[in-house]
Amino acid sequence: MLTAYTADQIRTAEQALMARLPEGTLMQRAAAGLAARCAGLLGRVYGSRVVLLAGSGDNGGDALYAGVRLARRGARVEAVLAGSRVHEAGLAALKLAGGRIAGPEAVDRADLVVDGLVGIGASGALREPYATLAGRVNRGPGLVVAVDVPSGVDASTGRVAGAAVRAHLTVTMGACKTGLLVDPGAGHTGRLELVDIGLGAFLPDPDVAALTGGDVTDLLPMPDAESDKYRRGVVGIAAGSQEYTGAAVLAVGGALRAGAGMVRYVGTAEPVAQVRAHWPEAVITQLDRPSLDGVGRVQAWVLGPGLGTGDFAHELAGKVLASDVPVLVDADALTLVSRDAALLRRSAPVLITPHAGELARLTRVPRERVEAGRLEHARRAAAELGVTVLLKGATTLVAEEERPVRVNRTGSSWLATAGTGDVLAGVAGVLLAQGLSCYDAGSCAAYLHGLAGGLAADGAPLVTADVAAAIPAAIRSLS
Ligand SMILES: NC(=O)C1=CN([C@@H]2O[C@H](COP(=O)(O)OP(=O)(O)OC[C@H]3O[C@@H](n4cnc5c(N)ncnc54)[C@H](OP(=O)(O)O)[C@@H]3O)[C@@H](O)[C@H]2O)[C@@H](O)CC1
Ligand SMILES: Nc1ncnc2c1ncn2[C@@H]1O[C@H](COP(=O)(O)OP(=O)(O)O)[C@@H](O)[C@H]1O
Ligand SMILES: [K+]
Repeated sequence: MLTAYTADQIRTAEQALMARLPEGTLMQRAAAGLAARCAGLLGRVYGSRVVLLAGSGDNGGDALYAGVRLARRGARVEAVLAGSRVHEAGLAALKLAGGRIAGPEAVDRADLVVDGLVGIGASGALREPYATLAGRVNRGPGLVVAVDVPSGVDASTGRVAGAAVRAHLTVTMGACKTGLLVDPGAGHTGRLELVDIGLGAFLPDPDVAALTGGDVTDLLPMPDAESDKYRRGVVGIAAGSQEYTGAAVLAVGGALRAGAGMVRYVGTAEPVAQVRAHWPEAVITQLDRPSLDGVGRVQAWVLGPGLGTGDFAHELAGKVLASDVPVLVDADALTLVSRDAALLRRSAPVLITPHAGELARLTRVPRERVEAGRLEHARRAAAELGVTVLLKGATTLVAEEERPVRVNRTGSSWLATAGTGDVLAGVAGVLLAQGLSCYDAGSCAAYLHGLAGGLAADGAPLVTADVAAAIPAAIRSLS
Protein backbone atom coordinates (compact mmCIF):
# COMPACT_ATOMS: atom_id res chain seq x y z
CA MET A 1 0.00 0.00 0.00
CA LEU A 2 1.36 3.39 -0.91
CA THR A 3 0.28 5.77 1.84
CA ALA A 4 0.21 9.55 1.66
CA TYR A 5 -0.18 12.37 4.14
CA THR A 6 -1.17 16.03 4.40
CA ALA A 7 1.42 18.76 4.89
CA ASP A 8 0.39 19.13 8.55
CA GLN A 9 0.80 15.41 9.19
CA ILE A 10 4.26 15.46 7.61
CA ARG A 11 5.32 18.54 9.52
CA THR A 12 4.29 17.04 12.86
CA ALA A 13 6.17 13.84 12.12
CA GLU A 14 9.23 15.77 10.97
CA GLN A 15 9.29 17.80 14.16
CA ALA A 16 9.21 14.66 16.28
CA LEU A 17 12.06 13.14 14.28
CA MET A 18 14.08 16.35 14.12
CA ALA A 19 14.04 16.69 17.90
CA ARG A 20 16.16 13.51 18.09
CA LEU A 21 18.72 14.44 15.48
CA PRO A 22 21.47 17.04 15.10
CA GLU A 23 20.30 20.15 13.23
CA GLY A 24 20.42 19.87 9.46
CA THR A 25 20.49 16.05 9.39
CA LEU A 26 17.15 15.70 7.64
CA MET A 27 17.96 18.24 4.98
CA GLN A 28 21.24 16.46 4.23
CA ARG A 29 19.40 13.14 3.93
CA ALA A 30 16.85 14.77 1.65
CA ALA A 31 19.54 16.44 -0.47
CA ALA A 32 21.57 13.24 -0.82
CA GLY A 33 18.50 11.34 -2.04
CA LEU A 34 17.52 14.17 -4.35
CA ALA A 35 20.99 14.46 -5.90
CA ALA A 36 21.14 10.71 -6.50
CA ARG A 37 17.75 10.78 -8.29
CA CYS A 38 18.82 13.79 -10.39
CA ALA A 39 22.03 12.01 -11.35
CA GLY A 40 20.03 8.92 -12.31
CA LEU A 41 17.78 10.99 -14.56
CA LEU A 42 20.68 12.84 -16.17
CA GLY A 43 22.67 9.70 -16.85
CA ARG A 44 25.90 11.66 -17.22
CA VAL A 45 26.36 14.31 -14.52
CA TYR A 46 29.79 15.63 -15.56
CA GLY A 47 29.40 18.69 -17.77
CA SER A 48 25.60 18.80 -17.60
CA ARG A 49 23.82 22.11 -16.99
CA VAL A 50 21.76 22.01 -13.82
CA VAL A 51 19.60 24.96 -12.82
CA LEU A 52 18.29 25.15 -9.27
CA LEU A 53 15.20 27.23 -8.57
CA ALA A 54 15.59 28.20 -4.93
CA GLY A 55 12.64 29.66 -3.02
CA SER A 56 12.93 31.26 0.39
CA GLY A 57 12.27 28.17 2.52
CA ASP A 58 13.74 24.76 3.22
CA ASN A 59 12.49 23.45 -0.11
CA GLY A 60 15.06 25.79 -1.65
CA GLY A 61 17.60 24.50 0.89
CA ASP A 62 17.08 20.93 -0.34
CA ALA A 63 17.66 22.08 -3.92
CA LEU A 64 20.84 24.03 -3.04
CA TYR A 65 22.43 21.16 -1.11
CA ALA A 66 21.54 18.70 -3.89
CA GLY A 67 23.22 21.19 -6.25
CA VAL A 68 26.35 21.03 -4.10
CA ARG A 69 26.54 17.27 -4.60
CA LEU A 70 25.96 17.54 -8.35
CA ALA A 71 28.58 20.31 -8.67
CA ARG A 72 31.11 18.10 -6.89
CA ARG A 73 30.47 15.48 -9.57
CA GLY A 74 31.26 17.97 -12.30
CA ALA A 75 27.85 19.44 -13.18
CA ARG A 76 27.70 23.13 -14.12
CA VAL A 77 25.25 24.29 -11.48
CA GLU A 78 23.46 27.63 -11.47
CA ALA A 79 20.98 28.83 -8.86
CA VAL A 80 18.07 31.15 -9.61
CA LEU A 81 17.21 32.84 -6.32
CA ALA A 82 13.49 33.47 -6.58
CA GLY A 83 12.50 34.39 -3.03
CA SER A 84 12.91 37.44 -0.83
CA ARG A 85 15.25 35.26 1.27
CA VAL A 86 17.42 32.26 0.56
CA HIS A 87 18.76 29.36 2.60
CA GLU A 88 22.09 31.10 3.35
CA ALA A 89 24.08 28.04 4.43
CA GLY A 90 22.94 26.13 1.34
CA LEU A 91 23.91 28.99 -0.95
CA ALA A 92 27.34 29.36 0.70
CA ALA A 93 27.98 25.63 0.28
CA LEU A 94 26.95 25.79 -3.36
CA LYS A 95 29.32 28.68 -4.06
CA LEU A 96 32.13 26.76 -2.38
CA ALA A 97 31.44 23.80 -4.64
CA GLY A 98 31.71 26.03 -7.71
CA GLY A 99 28.02 26.85 -8.26
CA ARG A 100 26.96 30.30 -9.47
CA ILE A 101 23.95 32.58 -9.17
CA ALA A 102 22.06 33.17 -12.42
CA GLY A 103 18.98 34.97 -13.76
CA PRO A 104 15.75 33.23 -14.85
CA GLU A 105 17.01 32.91 -18.45
CA ALA A 106 19.30 30.09 -17.21
CA VAL A 107 16.20 27.89 -17.31
CA ASP A 108 16.15 28.15 -21.11
CA ARG A 109 19.53 26.41 -21.43
CA ALA A 110 19.22 23.82 -18.67
CA ASP A 111 19.59 20.08 -19.11
CA LEU A 112 17.91 19.67 -15.75
CA VAL A 113 15.85 22.07 -13.65
CA VAL A 114 15.47 21.36 -9.93
CA ASP A 115 12.27 22.97 -8.67
CA GLY A 116 12.91 24.07 -5.09
CA LEU A 117 10.53 27.04 -5.14
CA VAL A 118 8.06 25.84 -2.52
CA GLY A 119 7.23 22.56 -0.84
CA ILE A 120 4.90 21.76 2.04
CA GLY A 121 5.22 25.33 3.39
CA ALA A 122 3.34 26.85 0.44
CA SER A 123 -0.06 28.43 0.76
CA GLY A 124 -2.43 29.45 -2.03
CA ALA A 125 -1.60 30.09 -5.68
CA LEU A 126 2.07 30.68 -6.58
CA ARG A 127 2.94 34.36 -6.25
CA GLU A 128 5.33 36.27 -8.52
CA PRO A 129 8.04 35.82 -9.53
CA TYR A 130 7.47 32.11 -8.85
CA ALA A 131 4.43 31.81 -11.14
CA THR A 132 6.29 33.22 -14.16
CA LEU A 133 9.26 30.98 -13.42
CA ALA A 134 7.01 27.93 -13.29
CA GLY A 135 5.67 28.77 -16.75
CA ARG A 136 9.21 29.24 -18.05
CA VAL A 137 10.26 25.86 -16.66
CA ASN A 138 7.29 24.14 -18.30
CA ARG A 139 8.17 25.65 -21.68
CA GLY A 140 11.91 25.09 -21.27
CA PRO A 141 14.05 22.34 -22.78
CA GLY A 142 15.28 20.67 -19.59
CA LEU A 143 14.15 17.70 -17.59
CA VAL A 144 12.28 18.88 -14.52
CA VAL A 145 12.71 17.41 -11.05
CA ALA A 146 10.36 18.73 -8.37
CA VAL A 147 11.64 18.78 -4.82
CA ASP A 148 9.05 17.26 -2.49
CA VAL A 149 6.06 18.66 -4.45
CA PRO A 150 5.80 20.38 -7.86
CA SER A 151 5.56 24.05 -6.89
CA GLY A 152 2.02 25.30 -7.34
CA VAL A 153 0.44 21.97 -6.36
CA ASP A 154 -1.18 21.96 -2.93
CA ALA A 155 0.62 19.18 -1.08
CA SER A 156 -2.43 18.34 1.06
CA THR A 157 -5.17 18.26 -1.56
CA GLY A 158 -3.75 18.18 -5.08
CA ARG A 159 -5.42 21.49 -5.89
CA VAL A 160 -3.68 23.70 -8.44
CA ALA A 161 -4.87 27.25 -7.94
CA GLY A 162 -2.73 28.97 -10.59
CA ALA A 163 0.58 28.35 -12.33
CA ALA A 164 2.34 25.12 -11.36
CA VAL A 165 5.48 23.28 -12.34
CA ARG A 166 5.00 20.15 -14.44
CA ALA A 167 7.67 17.69 -13.36
CA HIS A 168 9.10 14.66 -15.12
CA LEU A 169 10.08 13.34 -11.71
CA THR A 170 9.02 14.35 -8.20
CA VAL A 171 11.37 13.36 -5.41
CA THR A 172 9.36 13.48 -2.22
CA MET A 173 10.91 13.48 1.24
CA GLY A 174 10.04 11.16 4.11
CA ALA A 175 6.59 10.11 2.91
CA CYS A 176 4.31 10.70 -0.04
CA LYS A 177 2.04 13.76 0.06
CA THR A 178 -1.67 13.45 -0.73
CA GLY A 179 -1.48 16.10 -3.46
CA LEU A 180 0.93 13.96 -5.49
CA LEU A 181 -1.68 11.23 -5.90
CA VAL A 182 -4.85 13.26 -6.46
CA ASP A 183 -5.69 15.22 -9.61
CA PRO A 184 -5.05 17.84 -10.76
CA GLY A 185 -1.80 17.64 -8.72
CA ALA A 186 -1.12 14.05 -9.76
CA GLY A 187 -1.01 15.21 -13.37
CA HIS A 188 1.91 17.55 -12.50
CA THR A 189 3.93 14.98 -10.55
CA GLY A 190 5.46 12.81 -13.27
CA ARG A 191 7.26 9.76 -11.92
CA LEU A 192 7.23 9.65 -8.15
CA GLU A 193 10.19 8.65 -5.99
CA LEU A 194 10.41 8.63 -2.24
CA VAL A 195 13.53 9.45 -0.23
CA ASP A 196 13.58 7.72 3.14
CA ILE A 197 14.67 10.23 5.78
CA GLY A 198 13.62 8.08 8.74
CA LEU A 199 10.12 9.46 9.18
CA GLY A 200 8.32 6.09 9.14
CA ALA A 201 7.92 5.53 12.87
CA PHE A 202 6.51 9.00 13.41
CA LEU A 203 3.76 8.94 10.79
CA PRO A 204 0.08 8.84 11.79
CA ASP A 205 -2.70 6.95 9.96
CA PRO A 206 -2.55 8.00 6.32
CA ASP A 207 -4.77 10.59 4.73
CA VAL A 208 -5.02 8.64 1.47
CA ALA A 209 -3.71 5.30 0.25
CA ALA A 210 -3.15 3.61 -3.10
CA LEU A 211 -3.46 -0.14 -3.54
CA THR A 212 -0.57 -2.05 -5.07
CA GLY A 213 -0.88 -5.21 -7.15
CA GLY A 214 0.00 -7.23 -4.05
CA ASP A 215 -2.81 -5.61 -2.06
CA VAL A 216 -5.31 -6.41 -4.80
CA THR A 217 -4.08 -10.01 -4.95
CA ASP A 218 -4.68 -10.32 -1.21
CA LEU A 219 -8.18 -8.84 -1.44
CA LEU A 220 -9.48 -10.63 -4.55
CA PRO A 221 -11.53 -13.74 -3.85
CA MET A 222 -10.18 -16.75 -5.76
CA PRO A 223 -12.17 -19.90 -6.49
CA ASP A 224 -11.16 -23.14 -4.78
CA ALA A 225 -12.37 -26.73 -4.53
CA GLU A 226 -15.32 -25.64 -2.38
CA SER A 227 -16.53 -23.11 -4.94
CA ASP A 228 -19.73 -23.35 -6.92
CA LYS A 229 -21.46 -20.77 -9.06
CA TYR A 230 -23.61 -19.48 -6.21
CA ARG A 231 -20.79 -19.20 -3.71
CA ARG A 232 -18.58 -17.44 -6.27
CA GLY A 233 -21.01 -14.52 -6.31
CA VAL A 234 -24.25 -13.93 -8.16
CA VAL A 235 -24.56 -10.35 -9.36
CA GLY A 236 -27.77 -8.79 -10.60
CA ILE A 237 -27.50 -6.18 -13.32
CA ALA A 238 -30.36 -3.77 -13.99
CA ALA A 239 -29.14 -1.78 -16.96
CA GLY A 240 -29.90 -0.83 -20.55
CA SER A 241 -32.98 0.51 -22.28
CA GLN A 242 -34.38 0.82 -25.76
CA GLU A 243 -32.04 3.76 -26.45
CA TYR A 244 -28.97 2.38 -24.67
CA THR A 245 -28.59 -1.32 -25.25
CA GLY A 246 -24.78 -1.21 -25.31
CA ALA A 247 -24.46 -0.19 -21.67
CA ALA A 248 -26.16 -3.43 -20.63
CA VAL A 249 -23.88 -5.52 -22.86
CA LEU A 250 -20.77 -3.80 -21.46
CA ALA A 251 -21.78 -4.01 -17.79
CA VAL A 252 -22.65 -7.72 -18.14
CA GLY A 253 -19.36 -8.25 -20.00
CA GLY A 254 -17.36 -6.55 -17.24
CA ALA A 255 -19.05 -8.73 -14.63
CA LEU A 256 -18.51 -11.99 -16.52
CA ARG A 257 -14.87 -11.20 -17.28
CA ALA A 258 -14.23 -10.32 -13.64
CA GLY A 259 -15.19 -13.81 -12.53
CA ALA A 260 -18.87 -13.77 -11.59
CA GLY A 261 -20.28 -17.13 -10.54
CA MET A 262 -23.43 -15.99 -12.32
CA VAL A 263 -24.80 -12.80 -13.83
CA ARG A 264 -28.54 -12.30 -13.60
CA TYR A 265 -29.49 -9.63 -16.11
CA VAL A 266 -32.85 -7.85 -15.96
CA GLY A 267 -34.07 -5.45 -18.65
CA THR A 268 -36.59 -4.72 -21.36
CA ALA A 269 -36.88 -6.47 -24.72
CA GLU A 270 -34.28 -4.49 -26.71
CA PRO A 271 -31.32 -4.75 -24.34
CA VAL A 272 -32.31 -8.31 -23.49
CA ALA A 273 -31.92 -9.26 -27.16
CA GLN A 274 -28.47 -7.68 -27.24
CA VAL A 275 -27.27 -9.21 -23.97
CA ARG A 276 -28.55 -12.61 -25.06
CA ALA A 277 -26.70 -12.33 -28.38
CA HIS A 278 -23.41 -11.28 -26.75
CA TRP A 279 -23.42 -13.28 -23.53
CA PRO A 280 -25.08 -16.69 -23.61
CA GLU A 281 -23.72 -17.20 -20.07
CA ALA A 282 -26.01 -14.54 -18.59
CA VAL A 283 -29.23 -15.64 -16.92
CA ILE A 284 -31.81 -13.23 -18.27
CA THR A 285 -35.18 -11.99 -17.11
CA GLN A 286 -37.08 -9.89 -19.62
CA LEU A 287 -39.16 -7.25 -17.89
CA ASP A 288 -42.57 -6.11 -19.14
CA ARG A 289 -43.10 -4.13 -15.96
CA PRO A 290 -40.68 -2.76 -13.36
CA SER A 291 -40.70 -5.73 -11.02
CA LEU A 292 -38.08 -8.15 -9.70
CA ASP A 293 -40.56 -10.94 -9.00
CA GLY A 294 -39.11 -14.26 -10.03
CA VAL A 295 -35.62 -12.90 -10.72
CA GLY A 296 -33.96 -15.11 -8.11
CA ARG A 297 -31.43 -14.31 -5.39
CA VAL A 298 -28.39 -12.16 -6.01
CA GLN A 299 -25.66 -11.12 -3.59
CA ALA A 300 -25.34 -7.60 -5.05
CA TRP A 301 -26.89 -5.38 -7.71
CA VAL A 302 -25.46 -3.10 -10.35
CA LEU A 303 -28.05 -0.45 -11.12
CA GLY A 304 -28.11 2.19 -13.77
CA PRO A 305 -25.86 1.97 -16.87
CA GLY A 306 -28.05 3.03 -19.81
CA LEU A 307 -31.20 2.38 -17.74
CA GLY A 308 -32.96 5.62 -18.70
CA THR A 309 -34.50 8.09 -16.30
CA GLY A 310 -38.22 7.71 -16.97
CA ASP A 311 -40.94 6.23 -14.74
CA PHE A 312 -40.07 2.62 -15.60
CA ALA A 313 -36.44 3.14 -14.62
CA HIS A 314 -37.44 5.01 -11.47
CA GLU A 315 -39.73 2.22 -10.31
CA LEU A 316 -37.19 -0.47 -11.10
CA ALA A 317 -34.51 1.47 -9.21
CA GLY A 318 -36.87 1.63 -6.23
CA LYS A 319 -37.27 -2.17 -6.31
CA VAL A 320 -33.54 -2.82 -6.56
CA LEU A 321 -32.73 -0.38 -3.77
CA ALA A 322 -35.47 -1.91 -1.59
CA SER A 323 -33.50 -5.19 -1.59
CA ASP A 324 -31.28 -6.14 1.33
CA VAL A 325 -28.04 -6.63 -0.60
CA PRO A 326 -25.31 -4.12 -1.58
CA VAL A 327 -26.18 -1.96 -4.59
CA LEU A 328 -23.81 -0.18 -6.95
CA VAL A 329 -25.52 2.95 -8.26
CA ASP A 330 -24.15 4.25 -11.57
CA ALA A 331 -24.99 6.48 -14.53
CA ASP A 332 -28.77 6.98 -15.04
CA ALA A 333 -29.47 5.66 -11.55
CA LEU A 334 -27.37 8.55 -10.23
CA THR A 335 -29.72 10.93 -12.04
CA LEU A 336 -32.67 9.14 -10.45
CA VAL A 337 -31.25 9.38 -6.92
CA SER A 338 -30.29 13.02 -7.44
CA ARG A 339 -34.00 13.68 -8.17
CA ASP A 340 -35.33 11.38 -5.46
CA ALA A 341 -32.97 11.24 -2.49
CA ALA A 342 -35.34 8.86 -0.65
CA LEU A 343 -34.13 6.08 -2.96
CA LEU A 344 -30.82 5.99 -1.08
CA ARG A 345 -32.45 5.51 2.34
CA ARG A 346 -31.64 1.86 2.94
CA SER A 347 -29.63 -0.07 5.49
CA ALA A 348 -27.62 -2.31 3.13
CA PRO A 349 -24.42 -0.85 1.64
CA VAL A 350 -24.41 1.52 -1.35
CA LEU A 351 -21.49 2.21 -3.67
CA ILE A 352 -22.06 5.14 -6.00
CA THR A 353 -19.78 5.50 -9.04
CA PRO A 354 -20.12 9.03 -10.46
CA HIS A 355 -17.79 10.97 -12.71
CA ALA A 356 -17.25 14.60 -11.75
CA GLY A 357 -20.36 15.81 -13.61
CA GLU A 358 -22.58 13.23 -11.96
CA LEU A 359 -21.21 14.00 -8.51
CA ALA A 360 -21.76 17.71 -9.20
CA ARG A 361 -25.41 17.04 -10.03
CA LEU A 362 -25.87 14.78 -7.04
CA THR A 363 -24.41 17.23 -4.55
CA ARG A 364 -25.58 20.41 -6.32
CA VAL A 365 -22.10 21.84 -6.66
CA PRO A 366 -20.74 23.27 -9.96
CA ARG A 367 -18.74 20.68 -11.89
CA GLU A 368 -15.62 22.89 -12.01
CA ARG A 369 -15.55 22.97 -8.22
CA VAL A 370 -15.75 19.20 -8.01
CA GLU A 371 -12.93 18.86 -10.54
CA ALA A 372 -10.72 21.38 -8.74
CA GLY A 373 -11.31 19.78 -5.33
CA ARG A 374 -11.95 16.12 -6.09
CA LEU A 375 -10.76 14.81 -2.75
CA GLU A 376 -12.82 17.22 -0.69
CA HIS A 377 -15.98 16.66 -2.74
CA ALA A 378 -15.69 12.86 -2.77
CA ARG A 379 -15.23 12.89 1.02
CA ARG A 380 -18.08 15.29 1.57
CA ALA A 381 -20.47 13.28 -0.59
CA ALA A 382 -19.59 10.09 1.29
CA ALA A 383 -20.32 11.80 4.60
CA GLU A 384 -23.49 13.60 3.52
CA LEU A 385 -25.06 10.70 1.62
CA GLY A 386 -23.82 7.97 3.98
CA VAL A 387 -22.52 5.89 1.05
CA THR A 388 -19.19 4.86 -0.44
CA VAL A 389 -18.23 7.16 -3.30
CA LEU A 390 -16.10 6.04 -6.24
CA LEU A 391 -15.32 9.25 -8.11
CA LYS A 392 -14.12 8.39 -11.62
CA GLY A 393 -11.47 10.32 -13.50
CA ALA A 394 -7.84 10.09 -14.54
CA THR A 395 -7.13 9.15 -10.93
CA THR A 396 -10.20 7.52 -9.45
CA LEU A 397 -10.92 8.06 -5.74
CA VAL A 398 -12.85 5.82 -3.36
CA ALA A 399 -14.11 7.69 -0.32
CA GLU A 400 -15.83 6.30 2.74
CA GLU A 401 -16.29 7.99 6.08
CA GLU A 402 -13.45 7.55 8.57
CA ARG A 403 -11.21 5.64 6.16
CA PRO A 404 -8.24 6.91 4.17
CA VAL A 405 -9.44 7.79 0.69
CA ARG A 406 -8.20 5.16 -1.76
CA VAL A 407 -6.56 6.60 -4.86
CA ASN A 408 -6.22 4.48 -7.96
CA ARG A 409 -2.94 4.77 -9.82
CA THR A 410 -3.46 2.30 -12.66
CA GLY A 411 -5.08 3.40 -15.90
CA SER A 412 -4.60 4.94 -19.28
CA SER A 413 -5.91 8.13 -20.81
CA TRP A 414 -7.29 5.93 -23.61
CA LEU A 415 -9.95 4.87 -21.09
CA ALA A 416 -11.59 8.25 -21.65
CA THR A 417 -14.05 6.76 -24.14
CA ALA A 418 -17.76 6.04 -23.96
CA GLY A 419 -18.82 2.94 -22.08
CA THR A 420 -15.70 2.18 -20.08
CA GLY A 421 -17.59 3.20 -16.93
CA ASP A 422 -20.19 0.49 -17.65
CA VAL A 423 -17.45 -2.14 -17.62
CA LEU A 424 -16.14 -0.77 -14.33
CA ALA A 425 -19.63 -1.05 -12.83
CA GLY A 426 -19.81 -4.71 -13.83
CA VAL A 427 -16.41 -5.48 -12.34
CA ALA A 428 -17.15 -3.73 -9.05
CA GLY A 429 -20.58 -5.37 -8.88
CA VAL A 430 -19.04 -8.84 -9.00
CA LEU A 431 -16.60 -8.02 -6.23
CA LEU A 432 -19.50 -6.79 -4.11
CA ALA A 433 -21.37 -10.01 -4.82
CA GLN A 434 -18.28 -11.96 -3.77
CA GLY A 435 -18.44 -10.31 -0.37
CA LEU A 436 -15.96 -7.45 -0.59
CA SER A 437 -16.97 -4.25 1.15
CA CYS A 438 -17.90 -1.27 -1.02
CA TYR A 439 -14.52 0.28 -0.14
CA ASP A 440 -12.50 -2.76 -1.22
CA ALA A 441 -14.73 -3.67 -4.17
CA GLY A 442 -14.57 -0.12 -5.53
CA SER A 443 -10.83 0.24 -5.14
CA CYS A 444 -9.96 -3.25 -6.47
CA ALA A 445 -12.30 -2.77 -9.43
CA ALA A 446 -10.74 0.59 -10.26
CA TYR A 447 -7.29 -1.00 -10.05
CA LEU A 448 -8.18 -3.92 -12.36
CA HIS A 449 -10.12 -1.71 -14.77
CA GLY A 450 -7.18 0.68 -15.04
CA LEU A 451 -4.76 -2.19 -15.56
CA ALA A 452 -7.04 -3.70 -18.20
CA GLY A 453 -7.30 -0.30 -19.90
CA GLY A 454 -3.52 -0.09 -20.09
CA LEU A 455 -3.24 -3.62 -21.48
CA ALA A 456 -6.04 -3.07 -23.99
CA ALA A 457 -4.68 0.27 -25.19
CA ASP A 458 -0.97 -0.52 -25.19
CA GLY A 459 -0.28 2.98 -26.47
CA ALA A 460 -3.08 3.13 -29.05
CA PRO A 461 -6.88 3.62 -29.06
CA LEU A 462 -9.07 0.98 -27.50
CA VAL A 463 -12.73 0.17 -27.86
CA THR A 464 -14.62 -0.45 -24.66
CA ALA A 465 -15.21 -4.14 -25.27
CA ASP A 466 -11.40 -4.54 -25.28
CA VAL A 467 -11.29 -3.31 -21.69
CA ALA A 468 -13.70 -5.99 -20.54
CA ALA A 469 -11.81 -8.57 -22.57
CA ALA A 470 -8.54 -7.57 -20.88
CA ILE A 471 -9.82 -7.99 -17.30
CA PRO A 472 -8.69 -11.64 -17.06
CA ALA A 473 -5.21 -10.64 -18.30
CA ALA A 474 -5.16 -7.89 -15.68
CA ILE A 475 -5.98 -10.42 -12.95
CA ARG A 476 -3.39 -12.82 -14.33
CA SER A 477 -0.73 -10.09 -14.32
CA LEU A 478 -1.14 -9.59 -10.57
CA SER A 479 0.59 -12.83 -9.68
N1 LIG B 1 11.11 20.25 8.00
C1 LIG B 1 12.02 19.29 7.76
O1 LIG B 1 12.47 18.62 8.62
C2 LIG B 1 12.42 19.00 6.40
C3 LIG B 1 11.95 19.76 5.33
N2 LIG B 1 12.33 19.50 4.11
C4 LIG B 1 12.01 20.40 3.01
O2 LIG B 1 11.50 21.61 3.49
C5 LIG B 1 10.30 21.93 2.83
C6 LIG B 1 9.42 22.76 3.70
O3 LIG B 1 10.15 23.91 3.97
P1 LIG B 1 9.50 25.24 4.59
O4 LIG B 1 8.69 24.86 5.74
O5 LIG B 1 10.60 26.16 4.83
O6 LIG B 1 8.54 25.73 3.46
P2 LIG B 1 8.75 25.87 1.87
O7 LIG B 1 7.82 24.88 1.26
O8 LIG B 1 10.16 25.83 1.49
O9 LIG B 1 8.23 27.33 1.49
C7 LIG B 1 7.82 28.24 2.45
C8 LIG B 1 8.04 29.64 1.98
O10 LIG B 1 7.58 29.82 0.66
C9 LIG B 1 6.97 31.09 0.51
N3 LIG B 1 5.63 30.88 0.00
C10 LIG B 1 4.58 30.25 0.60
N4 LIG B 1 3.52 30.19 -0.22
C11 LIG B 1 3.92 30.80 -1.36
C12 LIG B 1 3.26 31.05 -2.58
N5 LIG B 1 1.99 30.68 -2.79
N6 LIG B 1 3.94 31.68 -3.56
C13 LIG B 1 5.22 32.07 -3.36
N7 LIG B 1 5.89 31.85 -2.20
C14 LIG B 1 5.25 31.21 -1.23
C15 LIG B 1 6.96 31.74 1.86
O11 LIG B 1 8.04 32.62 1.89
P3 LIG B 1 7.93 34.22 1.95
O12 LIG B 1 6.77 34.58 1.05
O13 LIG B 1 7.72 34.51 3.36
O14 LIG B 1 9.24 34.66 1.40
C16 LIG B 1 7.23 30.60 2.81
O15 LIG B 1 7.97 31.00 3.92
C17 LIG B 1 9.73 20.60 2.46
O16 LIG B 1 8.78 20.67 1.40
C18 LIG B 1 10.99 19.83 2.08
O17 LIG B 1 11.37 20.15 0.75
C19 LIG B 1 13.24 18.39 3.82
O18 LIG B 1 14.51 18.96 3.77
C20 LIG B 1 13.19 17.31 4.87
C21 LIG B 1 13.34 17.87 6.20
N1 LIG C 1 -8.15 10.85 -18.63
C1 LIG C 1 -8.39 9.65 -18.11
N2 LIG C 1 -7.39 8.84 -17.73
C2 LIG C 1 -7.64 7.63 -17.23
N3 LIG C 1 -8.88 7.13 -17.05
C3 LIG C 1 -9.91 7.89 -17.39
C4 LIG C 1 -9.74 9.18 -17.93
N4 LIG C 1 -10.96 9.70 -18.16
C5 LIG C 1 -11.85 8.76 -17.80
N5 LIG C 1 -11.23 7.67 -17.34
C6 LIG C 1 -11.85 6.45 -16.83
O1 LIG C 1 -12.76 5.98 -17.83
C7 LIG C 1 -14.00 5.60 -17.25
C8 LIG C 1 -15.10 6.49 -17.82
O2 LIG C 1 -16.30 6.24 -17.17
P1 LIG C 1 -17.58 7.16 -17.37
O3 LIG C 1 -17.22 8.58 -17.20
O4 LIG C 1 -18.65 6.60 -16.53
O5 LIG C 1 -17.91 6.95 -18.91
P2 LIG C 1 -19.14 6.17 -19.54
O6 LIG C 1 -20.35 6.68 -18.85
O7 LIG C 1 -19.12 6.56 -20.99
O8 LIG C 1 -18.91 4.74 -19.33
C9 LIG C 1 -13.80 5.72 -15.75
O9 LIG C 1 -13.40 4.49 -15.21
C10 LIG C 1 -12.70 6.75 -15.62
O10 LIG C 1 -11.97 6.62 -14.43
K1 LIG D 1 9.04 22.22 -5.14
